[in-house]
Amino acid sequence: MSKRKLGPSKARFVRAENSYEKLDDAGDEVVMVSSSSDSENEEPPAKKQKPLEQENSADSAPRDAMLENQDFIGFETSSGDENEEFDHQESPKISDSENEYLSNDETVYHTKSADYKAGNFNPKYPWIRNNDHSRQIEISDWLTMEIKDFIKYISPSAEEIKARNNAVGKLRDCITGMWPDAEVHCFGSFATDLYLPGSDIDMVVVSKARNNKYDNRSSLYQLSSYIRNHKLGVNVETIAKAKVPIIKFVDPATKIHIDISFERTNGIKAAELILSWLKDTPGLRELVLIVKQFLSVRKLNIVHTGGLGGFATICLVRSFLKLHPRVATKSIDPLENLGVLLIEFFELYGYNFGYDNTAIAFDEDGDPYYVPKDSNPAFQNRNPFTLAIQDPHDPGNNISRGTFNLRDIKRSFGGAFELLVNKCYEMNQATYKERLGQSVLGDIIKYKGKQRDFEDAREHVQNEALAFVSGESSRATSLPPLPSEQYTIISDSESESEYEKHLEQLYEKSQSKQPENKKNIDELMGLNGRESEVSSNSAASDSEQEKPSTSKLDKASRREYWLNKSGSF
Ligand SMILES: Nc1ncnc2c1ncn2[C@@H]1O[C@H](COP(=O)(O)OP(=O)(O)OP(=O)(O)O)[C@@H](O)[C@H]1O
Ligand SMILES: [Mg+2]
Repeated sequence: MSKRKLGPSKARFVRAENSYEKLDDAGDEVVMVSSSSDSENEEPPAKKQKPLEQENSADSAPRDAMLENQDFIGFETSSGDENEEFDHQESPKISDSENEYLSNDETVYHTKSADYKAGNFNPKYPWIRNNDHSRQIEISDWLTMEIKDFIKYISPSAEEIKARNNAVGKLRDCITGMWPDAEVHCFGSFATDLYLPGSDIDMVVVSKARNNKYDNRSSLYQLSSYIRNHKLGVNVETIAKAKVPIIKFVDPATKIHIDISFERTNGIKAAELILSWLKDTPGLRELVLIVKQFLSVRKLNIVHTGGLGGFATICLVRSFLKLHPRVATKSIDPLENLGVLLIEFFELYGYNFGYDNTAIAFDEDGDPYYVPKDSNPAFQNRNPFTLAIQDPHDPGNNISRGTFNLRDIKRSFGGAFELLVNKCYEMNQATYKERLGQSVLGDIIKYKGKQRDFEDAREHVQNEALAFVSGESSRATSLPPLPSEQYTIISDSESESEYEKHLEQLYEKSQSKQPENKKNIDELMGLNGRESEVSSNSAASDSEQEKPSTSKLDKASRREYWLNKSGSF
C-alpha cells in the first residue's frame, strides 16, 4: 500500500487574505504556493509566528460569518442526544471550559484546548488521548491519523454490539412469536457497520411467503400495541400515513431508537449493496462516519428537518471517492490520505458541486456518474438548488428529495473546508510546543458523551444484522479484510507523463462505459468552454452562476482540470 506523500515539493495551504472574510463567497480562493520557496522546509517548524487567531482577532466580521453559518451550533448535543445513548455513566465534568466552548467563542476554544497536554483526557477531543501526532511534518498526515483515531474511538465496543444484537433478537423473538410466518430483518447503518453510537436500528417485518401480508394498517397497529403493552419500547409512535408506514420507539434497555417498517425489502437490498461498496471502496467507512458525525452534531442529519440522511451521505462519499482521479487511478491509497480526502470532500460539496444542474446516479454495477438533472423527472424540483441522488436500485427515486436544507449543509461543508485549511496552515506554522494538545479534526468535529475506550470490537463480536445481510451469519468476524490493492506510486518526476496516461485511460474508460444518457463529467460540472476558469472552483454552477456552455473542452484543459482537482493538496 502506498501513501501519497504531501511532502515539501507539494503545494500547501496558504490563504491570500483573511480567510474568514468571504466565507459566503464561493469564489474565495485558496492560494496554493510551492513550499520550496518558504519556511516549510525548515525543520523542526520552531519558528514562532503569530497564530492565525490573533491575526484575525481584531476582525469581528469573520467570526460572525462563521457563526451565521451555524458552523458550531448544535455542538452541545446531537439529535436525540445521539452521543449520549450509551451514557450509562456520568459524562466527564467539563464545567467552565465547556461553557466557554458552547459560547461559540473560537478564541476561547482554541486557547483552552492548549491547556490539555497530550496523553491526558481532553473532553473536547477525547479521541486524541495517548495519540499525539503533533510532530507530523505534514499536517494532512496528522489529520489522517486523527481521523483513524476518531473512527477507532467511536467504533462499537463488544458491549454495544451485544446490546444491539440483544435488542434486535428480543424483538425478533416477540414478533415471530406473534406472527410465526414473519421474518424480521435489519437494514440501514446497523446492518452495514456504518452506525454512530447513537444511530437508530432500522428493522423490517417481511412475510415468509413474500405476499405482503403485513403491509397494512391493521398489522401496523397490532404490532405497535404489542410493543407498548409488553413494554418492548417506550415513546412508541405509529406513523401510518407516511409513504413507508413505520413504528418508531425507543428500546428501554439500550435507549436506542428503533424503526420498524413492513414488507419493504429494498432496505435489505441497499444494505447488501453498501456492504459491497465498503469492500471495494477503501476509505468509505472512515469518511462516511466522519461526515455523519459532522452532520449529526449540527443536526443536519435529520431528514424530516431537511437534513442529509445516512444513505444519502454514503452515496455522496462513494461518488466523491469513485470519481476522484487519484483514487480512481490508484495513484494514492485513500486510507493513507484520509485527511486530504476529507478536505477535498468538503471543498467539492461545499463549493464546487453543480447542485443546480447535476445529479448523482449509479450504473448497474453501482458505479457513480454525473447526469444532468433534466434527464430524469425524479430529479426535478421547483427549486433548482437541490441535491439529487438517484436510488441505486430505483431510478425513479431521488433518495435526497427530503434534503431541503441544502443551503445550510453546503455552507457547513464550505465552512469545514475553510476551518480545516486554516488549521492546517496554523499548525504548519506553529512550534511543536504550540501544537501539543491541539487537534486538527477537533475544529470541525465534536464528540460529547460517555468517555469511550478505543475498543473497536467488530473483529471479535459478530454483528448479527451485518452477518445476515452479508450472508455470513455464522462467521465470527465482521467484514472480511479489504482485498489488498496495488497502488501506483507516482513520483513528482514521473507524474507528468505517467499521470497523464492514467487520466487518459480513466477518461477513455468513463467515455466507453457511459450509457446514452450519461454525459461528460466536465460538461456537467460546467467546465466546457470555460478554459480560463479551469480551477477547482470553476465547477460550481449554482443558480447565481453562469450556465455551462455546450462546446467541447479541449484535451489540455480537461487534463488541467483533473490535475487541479486532484493535485490541490
Ligand atoms: N429516501 C430514501 N429512499 C430509499 N431508501 C431509503 C431512503 N432513505 C433511507 N432509505 C433506506 O433506509 C435505510 C436507512 O436509512 P437512514 O437514512 O436511516 O440511514 P442509515 O445508514 O441507517 O443512517 P443512520 O445511522 O443515520 O441511521 C437506507 O440504508 C436505505 O436502505
Ligand atoms: Mg438508520
